[in-house]
Order: sequence, then C-alpha cells, then structure tokens
Amino acid sequence: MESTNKFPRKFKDVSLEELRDKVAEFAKVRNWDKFHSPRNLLLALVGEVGELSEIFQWKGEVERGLPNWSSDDKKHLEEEISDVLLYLVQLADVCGLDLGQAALSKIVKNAQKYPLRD
Ligand SMILES: Nc1ccn([C@H]2C[C@H](O)[C@@H](COP(=O)(O)OP(=O)(O)OP(=O)(O)O)O2)c(=O)n1
Repeated sequence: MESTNKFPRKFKDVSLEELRDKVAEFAKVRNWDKFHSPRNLLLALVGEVGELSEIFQWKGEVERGLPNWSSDDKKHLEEEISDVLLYLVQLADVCGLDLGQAALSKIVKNAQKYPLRD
C-alpha cells in the first residue's frame, strides 16, 4: 500500500511476525523469558518512550523529515524508536495478541468513529 506520507517510500518491508520471532529468539537464548512478563515489558516500553521523548525535549517544534538534524541525532532516534517497537511487539506476543491484525482492526474502527466530512 502507498504511504500517504509526502516522503518517498524507500524502505524494505519488515513484518511484525519477523520482528516478533527475532526478539523472542533474542530473549530465549539469553534465558530472559523469565523476566519478560507483561508487566515488566510494559515498564520497559514506557522507559523507552521516555528515552524517545528526551530526544525531542527542548528542541521546540521539529519539521517533518527532520531536515536540520545531524546524522548522529537521526541514528539515535532510530535506535530509541526501535526499542519502543521491539518492546511493544514483545508485549503483544506475551499477551497472546496478534498485533498486526489488532492494529488493522483499530484503523477500521477509527475510520467509523471519525467519518470523512465534506
Ligand atoms: N531484558 C531485555 C533487555 C533489553 N532488551 C532489548 C530490547 C531493546 O531493543 C533493547 C534495550 O536495551 P537497553 O535496556 O540496553 O536500552 P538502550 O539500548 O536504550 O540503552 P541505554 O538505556 O543505555 O540508552 O534491548 C530486551 O529485549 N530485553
């Protein structure tokens, strides 16, 4: 599907399933499953959202596409936003949810709640 973002889509698709399987393997081989309860993953997720927020803190409004950001700042943003995604994917997994389908269903529900007006 075409992105509605004005920035050209140049990224390779990565499925939520692939991310889920990779992070599950990452935790399993380290014997970290015992730490990855829903509550712990939620707290880790919130912590990473805080780290993500820190990147924007005190910067004022930021232009879409981040044209004035250094490559180091963009790299940092990529890392923190990925941490958020990876904990979210793990949280959905240990809760037994199908995150992709749930998100698609929620988009449909959102569209019904907020119909287009002319
Ligand atoms: N018990 C853990 C610990 C880490 N990770 C993974 C998920 C995140 O992608 C990343 C988080 O690692 P850190 O806790 O080291 O956090 P940062 O990478 O943000 O490091 P720092 O807080 O030093 O910036 O590692 C995980 O799945 N389970």
